[in-house]
Amino acid sequence: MYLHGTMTINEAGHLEIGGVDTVDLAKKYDTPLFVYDTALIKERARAFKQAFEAEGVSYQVAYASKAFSCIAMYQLAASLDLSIDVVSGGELYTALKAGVEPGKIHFHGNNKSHGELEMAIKAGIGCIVADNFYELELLEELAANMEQTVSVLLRLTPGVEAHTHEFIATGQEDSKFGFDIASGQADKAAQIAERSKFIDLLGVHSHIGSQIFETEGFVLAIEKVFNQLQAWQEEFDFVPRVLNFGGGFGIRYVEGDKPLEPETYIREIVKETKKHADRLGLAIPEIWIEPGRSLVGDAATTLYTIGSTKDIPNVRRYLSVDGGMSDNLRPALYDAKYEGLLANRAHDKAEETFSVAGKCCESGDMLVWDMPLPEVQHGDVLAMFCTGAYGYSMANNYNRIPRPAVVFAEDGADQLVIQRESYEDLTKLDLAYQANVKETSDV
Ligand SMILES: Cc1ncc(COP(=O)(O)O)c(C=O)c1O
Ligand SMILES: N[C@@H](CCCC[NH3+])C(=O)O
Repeated sequence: MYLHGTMTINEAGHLEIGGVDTVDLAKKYDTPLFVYDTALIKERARAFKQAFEAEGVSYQVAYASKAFSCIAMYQLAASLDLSIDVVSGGELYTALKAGVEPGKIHFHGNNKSHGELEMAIKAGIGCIVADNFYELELLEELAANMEQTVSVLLRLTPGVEAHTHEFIATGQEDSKFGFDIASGQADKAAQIAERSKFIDLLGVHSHIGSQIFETEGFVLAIEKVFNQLQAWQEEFDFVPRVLNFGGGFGIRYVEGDKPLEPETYIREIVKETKKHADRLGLAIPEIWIEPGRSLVGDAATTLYTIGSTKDIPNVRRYLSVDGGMSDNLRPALYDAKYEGLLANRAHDKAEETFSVAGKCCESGDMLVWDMPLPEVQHGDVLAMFCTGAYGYSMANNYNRIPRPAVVFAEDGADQLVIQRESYEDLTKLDLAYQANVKETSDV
């Protein structure tokens, strides 16, 4: 049984998170419910920051907010002195609304629109991570019109294949993200940025993928980035002030997953950066990272109520929960694996195996194919672990299922940070059908 963070089992045999009984939470807020162990998020943020401090280098740890974005999460991240990485106007808007200092926001994305870039420049955000030539054109035009200088990192595609699911690997040459180093795109982008009066090229960015359990990929990417920097040093005396090596640090979802400690990733990244900077005679630039999953992934647990069950003799025992691919797309999208337990009978021995089905009208809506559990009853509360990253943030309204509520739990207290969507919310953007639309539009 993988109890982690502040999880314990209380005298009633109930799972507790942050000192709060999850069965009580399920009653109070209904299910499905995301419960975040905020003490664990704080511990992870501290571990990344302390690892940099131990190395004595300048750094920024930017929370990759695509992993879980909401006002309270941005406020929590800001209180931990994290910078924020956003990838859309919506994330940027939410971060600003949460009161994040604009200078601490970095803007990513492979197709930022004119409107999004304008919004970012107007807000005075800290840095735009330019991804492609069209974006450089837009930036140049916008910054010139607004007579403002924009700080930019160029996103480089280092040609490194991280050992992870192919849909979440991003550093390989054949990727929609970034300027490819091997084909000379990165070189051309640097020339454009250097020539521009309005672009202040701070440095470069690379991100090799997500859910990575080793440091080799980072080591290789750093080497490729520095080879590129060496060329720019020779061509136009370029001195990077910032190097951003992205996120991707893995977490344990299931037995057998073996993530490294934050300090191991950071020690290696700093060591390689120092080595190559020395080789080129450069001062060590500020090092930035962008963890998403490793800050929030194992901090959340989803509580579901078990409804119908179906036994097919000698084949499989299904149990259905009141959520599914509408609140966790990862099993359907990446064949992601999860563990869990019965929150209301956490001490009961897991002697049976169940297949946990979601409630969407889709055979592929299976959350876990083989979960060891005790004999289940309707109304039991199933706790599924490690759903904090890319769970709520990829939640959707397939089958018009309202998105769950989210609570933070710490020190025996819980707070609602995202309300459960209501049926009314689901229809609030809908407009009535007009039978006589032609007549109306002709007037
Ligand atoms: C550019 C960039 N930075 C950071 C992240 C965060 O990754 P993770 O959640 O794996 O740390 C991602 C997602 O893969 C990304 O694309
Ligand atoms: N959504 C993915 C990760 C994508 C990372 C963003 N580039 C996941 O759940 O694992």
